[in-house]
Amino acid sequence: MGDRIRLSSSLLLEQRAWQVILDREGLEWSQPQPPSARGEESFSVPTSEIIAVEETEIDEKQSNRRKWRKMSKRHAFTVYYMKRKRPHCWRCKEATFWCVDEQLCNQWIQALKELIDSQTSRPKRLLVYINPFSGKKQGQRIYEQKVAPLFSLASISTEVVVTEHANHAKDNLSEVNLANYDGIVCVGGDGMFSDVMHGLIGRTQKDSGVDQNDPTAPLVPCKTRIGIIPAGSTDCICYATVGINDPVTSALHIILGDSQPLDVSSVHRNKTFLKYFVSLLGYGFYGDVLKDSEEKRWMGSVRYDFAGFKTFLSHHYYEGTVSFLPATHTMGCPRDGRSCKTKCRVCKQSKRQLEQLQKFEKDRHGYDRRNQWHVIRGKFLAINAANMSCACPRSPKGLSPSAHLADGCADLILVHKCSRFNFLRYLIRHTNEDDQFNFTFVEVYRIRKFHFTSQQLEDSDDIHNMQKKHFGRFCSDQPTCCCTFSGSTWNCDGETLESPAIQVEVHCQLIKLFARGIEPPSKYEESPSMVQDRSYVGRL
Ligand SMILES: CCCCCCCCCCCCC/C=C/[C@@H](O)[C@H](COP(=O)(O)O)NC(=O)CCCCC
Ligand SMILES: Nc1ncnc2c1ncn2[C@@H]1O[C@H](COP(=O)(O)OP(=O)(O)O)[C@@H](O)[C@H]1O
Ligand SMILES: [Ca+2]
Repeated sequence: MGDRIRLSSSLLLEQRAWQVILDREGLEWSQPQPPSARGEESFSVPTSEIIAVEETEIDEKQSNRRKWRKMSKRHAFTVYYMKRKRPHCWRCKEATFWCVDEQLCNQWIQALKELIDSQTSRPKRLLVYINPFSGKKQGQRIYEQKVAPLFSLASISTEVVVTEHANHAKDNLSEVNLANYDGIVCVGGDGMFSDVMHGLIGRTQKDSGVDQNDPTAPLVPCKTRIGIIPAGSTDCICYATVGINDPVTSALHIILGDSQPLDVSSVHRNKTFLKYFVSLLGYGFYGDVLKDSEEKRWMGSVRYDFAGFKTFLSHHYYEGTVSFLPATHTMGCPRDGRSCKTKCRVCKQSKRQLEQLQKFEKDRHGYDRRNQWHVIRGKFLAINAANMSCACPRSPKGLSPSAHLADGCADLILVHKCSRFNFLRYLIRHTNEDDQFNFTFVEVYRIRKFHFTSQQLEDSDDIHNMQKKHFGRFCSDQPTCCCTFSGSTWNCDGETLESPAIQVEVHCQLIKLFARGIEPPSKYEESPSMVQDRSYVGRL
């Protein structure tokens, strides 16, 4: 459709005549002479929200309707578009327009197809990984019944891999030709996302000759976007980047070609790469809950409630040293109440500022060397590093409600040893609106890097160093050696990670998701009388 072309026709929709207009901005239809009792009715769908157009077959029942009786032949086309049903929850709606002129009908279909094709950020070919054992084991059914029909409607071709074991997606991604796909979709929970993300980041670094074991190596951002169809137990990554864990909504974000950059943090132990995470890295409470819940997988998502209760009663605390590099490049802070929203300005400015500071100092470590490390020794019930809010159905605001998706920072939350009662008060604040950082035993910092060493390792290092000095090499020389520490486990995006010492660094906007972050409430503020049929009002 050329820039000049603008279609404007009188077409029938639900047996009423409408003036329908199509231009680069989108599609609108309004009543030429609005019935006074109803008030003016007009509807508008922006181009970016049109999903598909199809020629519509007219069945006998429809053709016998009174309005059509006089006409010799009828033609129709159906436009599919995204509609906001309630906050963050999207649905695919359709409107079928009728006309008598076949040529006019074809002209409309052609123009709409061209308009949809002009949306270059939309994927055409997707590689889909389904974990059949995620959550309530409904991944395959959810994909086949709710997602695949939408992909097919949007003319997206797919290659589907149903995983057969843990790390299947990760291993597979190390050999597939990524150039064949416009995106990767994972159907499952946070653990499944983690598998896909490790496969994609690992592959990108390998192709670029970057050694992931080198904690100082600058990582290469991944070009391929990842889509998440939530079918897991917590679905935190989906919830915190879309605002809801709903498979249809996520499928529509993928179809419409949304793009949300995301920070990824790397976890190393000395010169050994351990894992990446995008949501929570938690030691103490959340690590122990995860470890205990893994033995209860058969229970489904209720395993987290049982393990949570048990871990709460055990009230273990862990001694160690946390050191961190505060983030100085961002204007945000963990308690400013400025939560991350679609097209977040804090994220944009933070990325720009970080790049400038790193350029000024020649490399990112030069910039980091200018800043002062903070050291805190203590007894902790929980050490949580939140790369994003970590909102999920259990905790709708998340563990750090003002954390940002793409600002190059994580929020480091230190929960010091306190009474069971106080810890319960703290946990309850994960589920309500109250400030969860307003406790004397909780500290929170916005950081770029942090290190943790458990007390046991520090003690044993002292002994080993002494022994080494006198007797030679010991196993503490091996970065992955854990000996028999009675420390906690790390909960790393829902995957367990055992390491008594780690070094963490946030990598600003390393990956991209088919998402757009949390849409502000204004998107849904429509008068209730018009909500039932109106998709998007504003241009009329
Ligand atoms: C008495 C009130 C207790 C309130 C507890 C509130 C729990 C808030 C949970 C927030 C967790 C957010 C971090 C996300 C972790 C997920 O990655 C992980 C794995 O998810 P999945 O692969 O989909 O299974 N989930 C957990 O670790 C569950 C933690 C639940 C703790 C009770
Ligand atoms: N076919 C499979 N069999 C067993 N484990 C698998 C399979 N496919 C993926 N996994 C692993 O299952 C783990 C949990 O998956 P996830 O989708 O997060 O489910 P849940 O949300 O229920 O924890 C992930 O670590 C993933 O690697
Ligand atoms: Ca962040």
